[in-house]
Amino acid sequence: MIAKVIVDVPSRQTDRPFDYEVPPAMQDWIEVGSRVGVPFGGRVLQGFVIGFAETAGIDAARIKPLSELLDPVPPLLPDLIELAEWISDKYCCSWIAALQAMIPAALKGKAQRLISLNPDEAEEGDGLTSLLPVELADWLAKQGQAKLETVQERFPQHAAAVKMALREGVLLEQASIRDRLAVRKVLTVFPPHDRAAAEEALAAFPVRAAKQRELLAFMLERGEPMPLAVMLAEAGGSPASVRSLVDKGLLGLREVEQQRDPYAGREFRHTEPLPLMEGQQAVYERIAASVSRGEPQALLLHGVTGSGKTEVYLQSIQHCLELGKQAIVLVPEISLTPQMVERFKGRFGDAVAVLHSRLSNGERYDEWRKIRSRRVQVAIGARSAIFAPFERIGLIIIDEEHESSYKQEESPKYHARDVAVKRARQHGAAVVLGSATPSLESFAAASRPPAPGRESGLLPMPNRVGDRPMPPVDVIDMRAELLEGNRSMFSRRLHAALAERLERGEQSVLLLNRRGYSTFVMCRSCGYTAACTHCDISLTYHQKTRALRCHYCGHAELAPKNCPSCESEHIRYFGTGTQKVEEELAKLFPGIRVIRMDVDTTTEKNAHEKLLKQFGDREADVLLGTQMVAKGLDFPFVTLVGVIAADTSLNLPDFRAAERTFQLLTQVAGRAGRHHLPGEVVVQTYTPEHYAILTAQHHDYAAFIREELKHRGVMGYPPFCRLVLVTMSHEQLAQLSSVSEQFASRLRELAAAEGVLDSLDSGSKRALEVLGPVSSPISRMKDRYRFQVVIKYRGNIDVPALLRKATAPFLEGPAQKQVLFSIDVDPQVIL
Ligand SMILES: Nc1ncnc2c1ncn2[C@@H]1O[C@H](COP(=O)(O)OP(=O)(O)OP(=O)(O)O)[C@@H](O)[C@H]1O
Ligand SMILES: [Zn+2]
Ligand SMILES: [Zn+2]
Repeated sequence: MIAKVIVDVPSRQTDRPFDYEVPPAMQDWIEVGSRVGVPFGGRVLQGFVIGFAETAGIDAARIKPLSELLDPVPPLLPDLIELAEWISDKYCCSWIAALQAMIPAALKGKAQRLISLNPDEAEEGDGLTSLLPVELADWLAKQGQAKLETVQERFPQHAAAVKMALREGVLLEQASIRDRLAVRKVLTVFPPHDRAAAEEALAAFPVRAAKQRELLAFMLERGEPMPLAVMLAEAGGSPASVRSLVDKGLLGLREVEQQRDPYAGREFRHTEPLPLMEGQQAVYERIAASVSRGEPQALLLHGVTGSGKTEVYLQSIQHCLELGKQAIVLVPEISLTPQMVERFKGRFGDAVAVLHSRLSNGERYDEWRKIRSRRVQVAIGARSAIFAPFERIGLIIIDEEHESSYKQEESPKYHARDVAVKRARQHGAAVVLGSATPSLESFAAASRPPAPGRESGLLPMPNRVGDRPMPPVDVIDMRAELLEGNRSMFSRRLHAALAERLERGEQSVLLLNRRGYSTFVMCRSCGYTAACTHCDISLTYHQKTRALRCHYCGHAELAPKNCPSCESEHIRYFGTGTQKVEEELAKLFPGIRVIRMDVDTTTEKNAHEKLLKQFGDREADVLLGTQMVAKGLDFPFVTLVGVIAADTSLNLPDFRAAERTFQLLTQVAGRAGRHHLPGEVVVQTYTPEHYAILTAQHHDYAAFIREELKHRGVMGYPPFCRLVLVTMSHEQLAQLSSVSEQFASRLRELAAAEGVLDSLDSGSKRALEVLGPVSSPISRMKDRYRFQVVIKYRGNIDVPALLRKATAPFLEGPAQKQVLFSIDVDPQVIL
């Protein structure tokens, strides 16, 4: 039997299955999806079995056997193996990158070398003594096997001897894959099997073994297993006395697996389904019907903020579970707040696994295993939870589907929304995309006329729960404020509104719209900004260490006291601004209680959670923050939302700038007046006439879409076409420039040969344009220059195939000479 294995080597040449023989002993265990160790180029590497064959594709004599099978139950399922191939094809990444993205970090095995004495040599004896120092030989004999690293650490003086012994075969070397993290095991004491016998023994114990006697009596009384450490702490005594009781067969002692549960000890109040509102009911029925049919279908739930989307999700999942199927819920990392977790745990209790990046690798691994071993039926998590190893998925929900964080920025550069649709096709599952501000792409797709006999995939919920009104939005022109002599960062309107809230004991949310780099250093005399010497990007200031750090390459230096360019002392650190707002608030409203939420205050684990809890418990008057405060929060006493500057995100060089601004304003405005108290919103801006701001003011998604679609159409951007960004990098500018020119013209030739090279304005159904090469917006990173080519296309064109052909000639030759190609299909940002 031959196994086809994708091996963990990140190179284009090896991005294909390799054949290995399956040793007879493994044959009953191995499956598609198994993780194996394989000999590869003199080492043992990790790989994944993607299929089997009767005979090998190459000369049978050259086939090597698999070295080891790493898990009794394969971590991946056949549908995920198929999905990995699809991802590698669609997003132009290696298979191994796609496969690695699907398993928890704990399973990303690490090769290790084990050293042991050669038993044949040991018998003869003389080989050992002549070659190996006695202390090392004795130690190894006792250990049986030891890691090479440990030997090196313990016996640094014997390096030469070890090497010689290995060469002479006195020592044996074995490579093996070790998981980065194992299941956590706890040494546990078990009470006597045979109670009667134990009681008899207890009576007969000799006096001098008083401690053993005491421990046995203690365990007899307890009658249930307990961790050794706990037992010793409670009953006193030593491990030795436990050990003798175990040797006498009176107690048991075994390692027991312990689950790392990030939510251990937390009570989630159980909730019952709420009677649905009319709008919710209609949408719920459509989703439930789709789940019942068991055919793949994508639905867009367009529900305004506060329309009760979460309750619809919960009841749809309930329906899915009743059919014996499983559900995946994706939420943006940033809104995976305790509130969200609570809602799901409260309804489904232990049937829920939670996967997010703030978990430790161990906690993540254990949550993942709950899914794999069918102990839970619902997985909720950020982007990568789309790979939850469920076997019968009935429903996939993507909340806040417009969020750009669903696209992974590093390889594999997949979009969780598209992967969800593919996975739903494999399982016959329904995909529900939910948002108050759907992305243009999703909205355009759902608005297409449905196939005959099919219903539209667009599910609207235009009203808030209980028909609460949307909060009125006041747009304040900050230019006018300045003209009238108000130089403060607060308009008179926002100032008055805040004062009112303080008086009434209600709460406010303040958003400082700021994207990108939190803090940078600028000289106010000459305009010098501190930039990384390896990358073409400003350095970020870290207050704690007083260091300037590069976001891309990690380069760090001490912050200068004088300007390196003009020696002026007027060199300043420009913060996120939240700190400044906080100071200003304290000045204007003495005694005001502010919770600041930004990158600086949320670095610690659970900080986010703690701050929100404080705010929810009304320990503060104002929640002030960046984008983090805009999403998903549902606090009944928030009646005012203020946006300090709406324009920042509008001015970014990004074709989605208007869309992002509209989404952000709509989302944050939606935090106000969600319960009985009415809310209001104040938006400060320098461009009050911009359609993104005007339409957000009137909660008018349809008007925004109309306007934005016009712009996209004129400029030739998605959803009217699709984009692929190819970034090339090299240390030498000349080399890069010439290769990128060659690449672009080769790409044009290939497209022309396919008959698709055409202007997008041409009106033809299939058209592809190649723009560039030009220098990337970040023109240098980690000492490598960067050029980019943007491909715009429309219609059914196999662009990944074109790209594979176009890049092929540049991937040969020695690696250091090669220009690196990085391909981003459907990029979120063009940087
Ligand atoms: N059928 C219902 N009856 C009573 N209250 C409900 C019902 N459905 C939802 N709610 C309540 O309405 C509030 C808003 O619901 P939810 O947070 O789900 O809105 P949402 O649509 O997700 O909004 P956003 O997009 O702003 O997050 C919540 O407090 C929720 O408990
Ligand atoms: Zn200067
Ligand atoms: Zn750098």
